[in-house]
Amino acid sequence: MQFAITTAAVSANPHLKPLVSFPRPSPQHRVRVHPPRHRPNTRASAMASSATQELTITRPDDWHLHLRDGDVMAAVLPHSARHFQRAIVMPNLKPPVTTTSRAIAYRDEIMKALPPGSSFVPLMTLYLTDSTSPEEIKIARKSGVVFSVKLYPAGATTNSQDGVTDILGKCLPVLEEMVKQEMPLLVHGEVTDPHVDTFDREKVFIEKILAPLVQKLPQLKIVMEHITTMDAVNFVESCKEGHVAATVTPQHLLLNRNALFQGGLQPHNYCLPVLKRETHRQAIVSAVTSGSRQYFLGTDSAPHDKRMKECSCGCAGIYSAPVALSLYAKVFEEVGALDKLEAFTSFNGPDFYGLPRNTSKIVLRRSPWKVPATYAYGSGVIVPMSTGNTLEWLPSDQPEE
Ligand SMILES: NC(=O)N[C@@H](CC(=O)O)C(=O)O
Ligand SMILES: [Zn+2]
Ligand SMILES: [Zn+2]
Repeated sequence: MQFAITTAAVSANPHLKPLVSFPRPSPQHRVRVHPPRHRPNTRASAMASSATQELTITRPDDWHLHLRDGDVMAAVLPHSARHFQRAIVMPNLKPPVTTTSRAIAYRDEIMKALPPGSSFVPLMTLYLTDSTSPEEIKIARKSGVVFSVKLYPAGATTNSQDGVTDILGKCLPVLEEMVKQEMPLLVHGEVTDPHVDTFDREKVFIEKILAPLVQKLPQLKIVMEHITTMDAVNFVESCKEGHVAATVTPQHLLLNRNALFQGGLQPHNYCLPVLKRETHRQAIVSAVTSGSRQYFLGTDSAPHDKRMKECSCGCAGIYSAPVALSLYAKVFEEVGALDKLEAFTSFNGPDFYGLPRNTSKIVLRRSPWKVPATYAYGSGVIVPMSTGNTLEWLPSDQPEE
């Protein structure tokens, strides 16, 4: 990763259409680009934020993405394809992507919806059910387009009603085949027992399901998706690197559960697993910015129509694709760990999946931009994370070799 203080004009990203323009800071400032960790308000970092800077990193991948289908996909796909080279595409469509042939058909739809010239590669995922067969795992591996299998405990989250009711009781033969095929299991790690407090569901899942699963099949590669607790951090770190890893979303790094209730109910901060208390957020930030290879970028960007978020029984999911890279950079900068950003965004994921790292680069410029209030699609609009806020880091939309 390289940092450069540039005197070049900062170009606005035409696709993001910032609504306001900002004065360009003087290039004369010599700044420290690595402020000391955990001291974000030092004079050095204050100076750093007043100077134009560029951050060049290997092009990132998104290891947890919801693209949906139809009109929504057409609208959101360009936002991911602009910044990310590859993405693990989640299979919780209606109906879910339970077979390789459905995954291939869905992949074809995605490829058709890509902007001309885009080199974005969707990595497909199978939706695990109680009746998925080991044979299906062999077919998936042979296809060359399926890279993982997703465990949704039935009823845990959006479109999970066809998910698994008893992973250890019903899916062992499939999981054993996944070990043979080196196919990772991606986990929405929450129990669904209505008697378990919503805020404890990840912790209880780890104790009741994940720990026994790892003990039973230590060779199975597992990604705990969108971790939200210090319990998950402790669990991941108690497991072997290369066998158990976790994705982390921008919202779980930046927000605690107060954000759900600030000044009134905030449906656009509602996702699953639900935001947790501040101590958990801090544990996740420390883990991710420590340089550990067990964590990588997974936005869990999950678009829902504004009307489905702002209603009496709102959907879970935060749409972060257009803002995610700016937000991750903000988190790493705030703890003085920008030098660890690239491994999180671009190395740890492909290394875990056994895929090559990307070779092209992306540039993040310190160039404040205003997040649009909404993004339009076919018949409605989607409200993005950080709607209307000004973000500091602007990613370039073209790969640079
Ligand atoms: N994270 C969410 O709150 N929602 C996701 C599903 C998921 O990833 O659990 C969605 O598909 O909307
Ligand atoms: Zn989930
Ligand atoms: Zn998700």
